[in-house]
Amino acid sequence: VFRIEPVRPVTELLPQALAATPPHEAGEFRAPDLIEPAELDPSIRLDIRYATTRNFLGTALYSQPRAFLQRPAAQALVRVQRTLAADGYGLLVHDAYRPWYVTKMFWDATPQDLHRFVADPAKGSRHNRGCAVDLTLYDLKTGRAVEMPSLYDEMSERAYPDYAGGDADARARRDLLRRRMEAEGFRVFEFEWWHYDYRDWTSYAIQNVRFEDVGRPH
Ligand SMILES: C[C@@H](N)C(=O)N[C@H](C)C(=O)O
Ligand SMILES: [Zn+2]
Repeated sequence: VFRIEPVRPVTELLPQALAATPPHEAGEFRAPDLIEPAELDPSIRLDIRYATTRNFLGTALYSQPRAFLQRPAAQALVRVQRTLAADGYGLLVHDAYRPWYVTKMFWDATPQDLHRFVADPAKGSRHNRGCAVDLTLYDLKTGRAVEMPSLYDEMSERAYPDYAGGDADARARRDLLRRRMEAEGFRVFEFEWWHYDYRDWTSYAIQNVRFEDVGRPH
């Protein structure tokens, strides 16, 4: 697990992030329709790191290990899962919809020279819109997560999707994941091989609801 030393303690940052307000966005947005891709296809597996201490801040931030995406993105992910089965792999999801206050916490906790690995809360993350997913592959035969060129959330050049060093097999798996995701309308983030944005992300507004309140009127 990759860890950073938070700039300020998470216990200090969390109440501030919860009290803060997401940026105002003008314009028309589609109504949110967050659903769980793993409910559509239970062979999509979850390892929701931010619901555990096995993440870059070493603190659990979600109360539930769940992954939500806007419906068209969730349906596209199911199509990726079906294609990957022929390659001998399945999808292992680390994160999807993320409430805005968590993005603010990530930004405030991360040193400035590593800010390219976390979204600026002033703009919001595509995770906040329910249109980004962090994921890797698992081997269908062993059920185990595969080796990739870097750890999840590793803040180093090994995380870049075009990183040319390290093990050739790991790079081949990273590139296979990218081809299969791109074929269904996802685009990889320039600094993180595991982060994909769905093409419709501009149609959805930033959300700040916690997992337990997803789908409830607010
Ligand atoms: C924090 C990391 N998993 C991530 O998702 N980074 C991107 C840039 C984001 O915060 O949207
Ligand atoms: Zn991400």
